[in-house]
Amino acid sequence: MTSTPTETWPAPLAPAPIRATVTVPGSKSETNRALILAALADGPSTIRYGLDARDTRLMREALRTLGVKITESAAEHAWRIEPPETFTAGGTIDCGLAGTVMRFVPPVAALAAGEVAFDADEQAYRRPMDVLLNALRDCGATVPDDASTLPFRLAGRPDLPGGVITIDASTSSQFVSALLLAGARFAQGLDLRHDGKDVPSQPHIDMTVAMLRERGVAVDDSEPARWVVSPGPIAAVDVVIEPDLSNAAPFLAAAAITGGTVTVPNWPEHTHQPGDQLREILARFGAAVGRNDSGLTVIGTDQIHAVDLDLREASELTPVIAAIAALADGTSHIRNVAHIRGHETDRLAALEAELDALGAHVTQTDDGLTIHPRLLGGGLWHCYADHRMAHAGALLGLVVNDIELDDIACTGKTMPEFAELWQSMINSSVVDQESTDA
Ligand SMILES: O=C(O)C1=C[C@@H](OP(=O)(O)O)[C@@H](O)[C@H](O)C1
Ligand SMILES: C=C(OP(=O)(O)O)C(=O)O
Repeated sequence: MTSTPTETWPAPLAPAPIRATVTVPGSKSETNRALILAALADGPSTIRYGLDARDTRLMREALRTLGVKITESAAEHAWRIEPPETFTAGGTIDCGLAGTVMRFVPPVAALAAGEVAFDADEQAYRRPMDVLLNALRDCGATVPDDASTLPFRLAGRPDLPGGVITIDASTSSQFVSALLLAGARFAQGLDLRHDGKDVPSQPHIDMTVAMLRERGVAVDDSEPARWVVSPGPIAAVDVVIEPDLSNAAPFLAAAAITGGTVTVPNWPEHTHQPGDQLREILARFGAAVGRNDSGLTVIGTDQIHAVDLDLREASELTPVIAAIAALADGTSHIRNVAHIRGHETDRLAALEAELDALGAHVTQTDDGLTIHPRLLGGGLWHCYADHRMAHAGALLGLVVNDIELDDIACTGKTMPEFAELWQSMINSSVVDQESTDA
């Protein structure tokens, strides 16, 4: 179940400051939550402009394996989701490398009358799962004693008790989201407590709570590190998915590092996506950032400033942020992201290795990176099957000669059209430059 890297991809240089408008596809996090909630809902739901990428395809396949009917209309950009009476046991779910599939689907499978198997890309076998599997045992599912990572099997029951559960979610907020998403369907609901170091990615938990409330579920999150979900129905809804703001990062950063201008249309005024923090982060690097009815626009300046950033809430931005920092006017620090050692790859190790190989001097700290910029040169940029490592390599390739990526296809995890969008962004900058010169 592991994808094979394709031939290397020469990252295109920016022939001029990047000037483009780039429409990014739907949010992975919102799409996969909407799919899970539709599968658990009290009737048929519609999801519009959902992300069509590997992670969300795996989610749709997983739900189909559990008996959910999903009808896709590409022309209308709409998926209709019809939940089954009872979830189907007996199947095998492929999680790929998708955190949202490996964490959000098991609590749904725990409501099936029988056993469900979970497998994944081999690279996913090292992603943390133990916290969730223990929690599901505590909720009343049968999970073999030796199961602590992928692959595993669990046996559920439609009347899964749920109740008071304590977890340590410091290695991933997805454990909290996973349990909350299904909690209303547990017989006793869910009283989830976190006991441990801080939970990362709070905006993703806020997104989960907001999406539950939009569907009529009562969630009390008034106490720190505790979430109480009342048992009851999850209303079927018709929703439109926001653009993926984290996937906008490399495009907006392209403006910041080339002194250009990039606009991403449909940037929501209010959102729970952590990618919204790009507004503040890119401003800290020295870019001018503004949102209006046309979208979010970033205008680069002549100099990238060094930064000292706590990325705990938006840790999925780390690879692109680290790449920008490697071009800054001094030493930068990225803090509070120790848990990204358990993301698609060990992102701290990967960033240290790849940025060092281009000539930067990067050191890992306990919880982040220290990045000393140096004159960068070309070379082979390893992506480690990680879409965001690929975004970081492509970004540096705009301003550093001869960078090649070993696996551009891994961007298909959340944005199959990445290479095409990247090239059109560059092409539109050339056209713009020619019309300015004429
Ligand atoms: O719930 C979600 O949709 C996500 C939560 C975060 O996970 P972690 O808390 O493990 O960082 C984030 O990094 C991931 O890309 C998506
Ligand atoms: C951590 C990420 O993904 P996943 O949903 O697989 O955890 C990510 O997209 O940066």
